[in-house]
Amino acid sequence: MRRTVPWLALLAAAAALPLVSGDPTITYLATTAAIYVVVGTGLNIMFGYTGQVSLGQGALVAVGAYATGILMADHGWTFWAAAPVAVVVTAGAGTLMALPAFRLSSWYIALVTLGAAMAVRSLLVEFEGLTGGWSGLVGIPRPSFGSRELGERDVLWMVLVVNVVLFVMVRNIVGSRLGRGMMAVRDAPEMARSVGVGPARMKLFAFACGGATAGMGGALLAVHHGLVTPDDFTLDFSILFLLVVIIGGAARLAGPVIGTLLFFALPELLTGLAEWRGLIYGAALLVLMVYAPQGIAGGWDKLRARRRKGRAPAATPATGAAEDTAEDVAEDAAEVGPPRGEPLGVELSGVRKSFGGVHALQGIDLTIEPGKVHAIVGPNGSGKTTLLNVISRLLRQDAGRVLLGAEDVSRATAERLARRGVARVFQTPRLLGASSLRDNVLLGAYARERAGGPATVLRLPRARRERAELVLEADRLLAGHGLARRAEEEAAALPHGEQRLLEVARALMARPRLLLMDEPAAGLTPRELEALGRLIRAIRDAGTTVVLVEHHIELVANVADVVTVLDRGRLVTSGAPEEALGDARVVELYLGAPA
Ligand SMILES: Nc1ncnc2c1ncn2[C@@H]1O[C@H](COP(=O)(O)OP(=O)(O)OP(=O)(O)O)[C@@H](O)[C@H]1O
Repeated sequence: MRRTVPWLALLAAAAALPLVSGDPTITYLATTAAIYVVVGTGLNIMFGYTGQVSLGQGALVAVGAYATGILMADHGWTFWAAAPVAVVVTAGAGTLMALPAFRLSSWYIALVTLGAAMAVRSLLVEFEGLTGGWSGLVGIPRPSFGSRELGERDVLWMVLVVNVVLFVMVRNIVGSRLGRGMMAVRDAPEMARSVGVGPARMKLFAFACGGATAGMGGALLAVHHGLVTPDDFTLDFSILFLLVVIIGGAARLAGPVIGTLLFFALPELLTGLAEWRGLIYGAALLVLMVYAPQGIAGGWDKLRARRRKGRAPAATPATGAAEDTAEDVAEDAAEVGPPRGEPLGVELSGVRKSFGGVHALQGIDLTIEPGKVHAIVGPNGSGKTTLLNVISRLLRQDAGRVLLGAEDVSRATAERLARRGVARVFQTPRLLGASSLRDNVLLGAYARERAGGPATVLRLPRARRERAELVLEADRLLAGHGLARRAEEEAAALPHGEQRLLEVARALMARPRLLLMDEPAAGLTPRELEALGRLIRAIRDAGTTVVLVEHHIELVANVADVVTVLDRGRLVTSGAPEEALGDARVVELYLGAPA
């Protein structure tokens, strides 16, 4: 909130200017700008937070504007009845646009949405009977209360109220489980699935939000202008919103406000510079992308973070931090709370997986007992990560069966497994780089958070209570890893070793019944390694099954109850650590054939 106060003050000042000036041109421009902020805010959810590029936002605004215009001008509906219908219709159109997003990467989606924008404009011209063709729809009345029609300033007030409501809702969304889920889809889709986020549902939700807000913007634009024509919705108009979000700061709440003020309102006011506008904005965009790719709000946040760091007392020496970690980890891990249920075992039979001609798994039969630390070792490329991916359902096996507890999960999704209590630590940390450490840990609780969509969006007491409890738990976990003081810092700023610990904290936040760890020891200092060993044992003692893929044999020998050795996709041996690691075939694998 502290971050958004200055921007809210700026917005209030911008809103107050037309309200005190009394100049109708300024009121008109301010209303248009405030409507653009509504549309930009929706696009920020889609693009900024969920990573779905849309060049078709202007077309969705057109759908909202025409729906409102047709219902009001041709059918005599009131604005209060027409606008909600326009919002629903446009949210539906936005959702349709999302369908290709399930299969395509973001830049292809940009092309699809661009195509949609062109198609909508043609349809507006073609369906002349409904839309008025090139002449458009005229005579759209202003909204009225009873017999009193709203004036220009009233419409501005109305748009500002819509903005404030939207701002609060979006703030609630992005600070919640939903927001973290969106950012996970944007930054690391596999990790998102492993914590229980369904990328397809999340993209659909984002497109529906973007559609609904564009529909609202369209409805407001229709009554603000009093007429709509195809020329209002050119491709430039669609691109404008993307630029507004990028320039203002994608994934920053204030981004669309700043972007609109700079990209739309300022040049409208400085009419003397009209001829130079293209040049000035092209150059500004280039400079911004080079020096502040996170946009103005993002650049400002970075600057403040740097200044705060400069002012902060000298950081505790690394050894001090490590001591915190080593001392606290085991104890705090126990404090995290018990797993969500009984520990889960896994049974694999005849599991095969190939990538083209590479046979990564060649018929694996393996039982992982519940409540044990089961290590999987083997040379590079022996299929360890593939095995973890098959167990966690990030990969589907070509043949064979996977049982989780008593349940056959051979066809289940990773999201479903996360809901059953399976958590995952990746070989290279997959984090929300631009989010705080605390938010990264909170993401781990995604599959066990209970507050539903409405409670979250409106931040009802139930959602607030749940959040407060989870924040306490996340902070305890961060403290357990010696990261408490950095809870609010960006995850991307952490050194590699601490990023790994952060991933472990995120996985523990799920209170997993089965924890899959892929080389958690890589890149850790000896002290961190010691702490990790203690932590793994504490996790097992708390009642979680741990599957540990690891090259660090000393760690494996220290913590594992069972060791399985793989080589070239086949199981070499499986048993107690001293037995398995002492097996002549395993010694040969690691040390080479005896001379
Ligand atoms: N997505 C993929 N596409 C093509 N080949 C793959 C893919 N994933 C894994 N492989 C191949 O499958 C084999 C097993 O890889 P995997 O990552 O499971 O081994 P690993 O034992 O985890 O290795 P490391 O210890 O180096 O992480 C390797 O030959 C690898 O190149």
